[in-house]
This record gives sequence, structure tokens and C-alpha cells, in this order.
Amino acid sequence: MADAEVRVLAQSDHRAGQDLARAAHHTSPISDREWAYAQDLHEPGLALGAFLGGDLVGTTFLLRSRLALPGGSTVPMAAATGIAVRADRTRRGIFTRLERESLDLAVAQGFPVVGSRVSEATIYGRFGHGVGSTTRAVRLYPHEARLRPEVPAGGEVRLVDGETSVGLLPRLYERLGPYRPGVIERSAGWWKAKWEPLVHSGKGAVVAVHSGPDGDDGFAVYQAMRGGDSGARVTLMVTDFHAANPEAVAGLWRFLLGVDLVEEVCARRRPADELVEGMLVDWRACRTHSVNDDLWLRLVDVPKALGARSYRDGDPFVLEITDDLLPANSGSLRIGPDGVERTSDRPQLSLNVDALAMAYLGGTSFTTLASIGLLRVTDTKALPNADRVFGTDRAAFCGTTF
Ligand SMILES: CC(=O)SCCNC(=O)CCNC(=O)[C@H](O)C(C)(C)COP(=O)(O)OP(=O)(O)OC[C@H]1O[C@@H](n2cnc3c(N)ncnc32)[C@H](O)[C@@H]1OP(=O)(O)O
Repeated sequence: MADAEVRVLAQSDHRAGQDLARAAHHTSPISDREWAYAQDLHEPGLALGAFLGGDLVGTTFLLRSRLALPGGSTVPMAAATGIAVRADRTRRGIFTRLERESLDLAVAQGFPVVGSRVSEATIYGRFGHGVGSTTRAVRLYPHEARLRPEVPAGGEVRLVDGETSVGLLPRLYERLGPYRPGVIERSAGWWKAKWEPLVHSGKGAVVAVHSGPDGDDGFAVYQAMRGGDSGARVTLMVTDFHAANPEAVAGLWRFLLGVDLVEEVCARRRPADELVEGMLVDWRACRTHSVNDDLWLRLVDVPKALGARSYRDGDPFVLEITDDLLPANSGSLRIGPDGVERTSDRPQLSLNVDALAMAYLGGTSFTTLASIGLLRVTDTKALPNADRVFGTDRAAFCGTTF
């Protein structure tokens, strides 16, 4: 069979591309109503299609975003989504072609980093992607989950109606800013495609906003689900929860645990270091349901990506990177508090670009990477120093679907 031709998808083909991706995810074609919300999400020039004999058989869409880095800066990130190959044309290298071209497109468009949320964890490592952040799914039982008196108090929570939230949430989310590594920018198109349909669906998404002394500083979105034999058991499913400071985090949890007639509160995506158990009188009233990969990262321009974040005090060290797919990234860099530069000095530590993605936001230490065989150590003194230099105060967390 002839090779697929991969090219930038004309804007007029975006909808067909979305339908193809939805079919690959076992979802029905997008309706006119849904498309009215979703069409602004995809920018011209940032989607690729694979064609066989004129037929569209594969897609990749890149969304413009920015990624928060340790130290509070941000870097342009292409959020990869809608990755799919038509079911009758899989396992013949079409995705591999699309993936190579989309990494090149990201570099050409000035994105040092590509982020994704992956359907299966076995597909992306070979292309240099690694898990940049993890999340924890927690379940709390309000009847048992009383907050300890020391937990930060103050501020107020108010519910806002759906129409108000359409204007308020984008402004509030932007106001929170890069409050922890891993958080990503949400475009106006993202809010229109991902939030407005839920508001207008009548599915009962409730928005709780926390405000402190400086105004609104966090929000949680939840839906009440009925279960049990009589349908009387109510679970609050928290689907979106971002807060910039400990008072807002505590205030929103206090509110969620205080809603009447609720059996359990479930939050699928919480930062790995949010110690909800520690806030409770009964540690066991919060159960970890699972720990999951959150944002996958592919550093497509390694010097730029590493140069965009800040580093803690410590000695500069020489890190060797191997990137078979994008060889311009291969080589050694000297990394330290004063920045990042190419060097021909002998490397002290060496790794592959997918393992570097795991360390980039401070999510996985070099010591851990070495212990599982993903980092080669030539100079043992460099290991604790590299951990110090890459260290962060807060666990990386994205918490945005795309
Ligand atoms: C960020 C996102 O959008 S994630 C969403 C990804 N999309 C989906 O899961 C939708 C359903 N699946 C699909 O559309 C396709 O199967 C894809 C896109 C995952 C893969 O497309 P294909 O054209 O079949 O991939 P391709 O033939 O290039 O295979 C590349 C390699 O990945 C492997 N691979 C592909 N799909 C899978 C899978 N689902 N599980 C494990 N390995 C896989 C292949 O075996 C191949 O490895 P090999 O070279 O060692 O043989």
C-alpha cells in the first residue's frame, strides 16, 4: 500500500478531522450545535491530516497554550489532541508519520514543548514523551471527614450560576496564573469548547468560587450523581478545582465537605502534594483511589525548554541528552542557577529525552530516574546536586483536559 501523505489540514477539513478522531474514540460525529462551540478551538495551520488516495485517515491537532514552570515563568506549549488513525488503517505506521511531522510542526511554530493527555501509556515514550506530572484521585466521606482546627480558615465561598460562570471562570483562571508548575493556559476557544456546552447542557454543573482578602482566588466545579439501589445516594464528582493559595484550597474543601445530603465527595484530579488526609481529624476519611499520569511532555527544543525555567542554588552540572527523533537536541548542556548552555565538557549525568520530560517540572528526581535505570551516572557527586538544582516547592499539576 502507498505511504500516507501528511499535510497541514485545511480549516475546511477540521470538522472531518474531529469526526475521525471522535470515531477512533468511539464517539458519534460532532453535531452542528457542538461544532458551533468547538470550531474556534482549532487554529489554522496547527492541525495535520494523513491522506491515503485522497481520503483522510489520520489526524493530529495542536492547540496553542503555555505551560507553567518551576520558578513561575511560562513557556509556549502545543497541546496535542485529536490524535487518531481510522480503525481500518491502523498499525501500518500512519501515526508514526503524523507524530514525526507534528513534532517538526511544533518546533517550526516556536513551541519548545508539546503536551498531551494520552489514551494509552505505551504509545508515546518511543517518540520522546514522558510523564511530566501526576495526579491523585481521592474519595472523601463527609460524615467522617471533619477538618482539623489548624486548617487555614477565612475567605468565603459563593455559588455562581452557569451564565455568570461563562464570563467569570476564564477571568478567574487567568488571574490564578502559573500558580504551580504544570498548570497550562486555557484559551478563549478552550473555554467556549469545553465549558460552555456543559453549562448549556443542563447537566447540573455547580460552580463554587472562593474569595479571600484580595478577591476571587479559587474555584471548584462539581456535579451531583445519584447512585445506590434507591438512587438516594449522592456523590459529588469534582471535575475542575484550581486554587492559588492554601486558604482557598482549604476553603473549597471545607465547602465541598459541608454540602448537605452527600454520601461521598470524589475528586479525580488533585495535585500529588495536596495532603487532604492531613487536613482531617480522621486521616482515613480520605482514601486515595488511584495515582495517575497527568500531563505528558515532549521537549522538542531542549535548550529553549530548559532555558525557560529557573533553577535553585547549586553547582552547575553537565547533562547529556539523547534524542534519536530530533537529533538537534542531542548533546550536553551545562545547567545551573545562572542558566543553560551547550558544552563539550564530559557529561556527569546522561538520559534520554523522554526521561528528561519526567524531570523537567521537578516531578521525578534524578535520583529516582537513576534508581529505575533511566539515568546514567558518570559522576556520583552530581546526582544530589542535580536534584537540588531541579528541585521545586510544589508538585507539578496540570488538571486541564484538552
Ligand atoms: C493525545 C491523544 O490524543 S491520545 C489519543 C490517541 N488515540 C487513540 O487512542 C484513538 C484510537 N487509536 C488510534 O487512533 C490509533 O491506534 C493510534 C493513533 C493510537 C495509533 O495509530 P497507528 O497508525 O496504528 O500507529 P502506528 O502504526 O504508527 O504504530 C506506532 C507504534 O505504536 C504502537 N501502537 C500503536 N497503537 C498502540 C496501542 N493502542 N497500544 C500499544 N501500542 C500501540 C504500534 O504497535 C507501533 O509500534 P511498533 O512500531 O513497535 O510496531
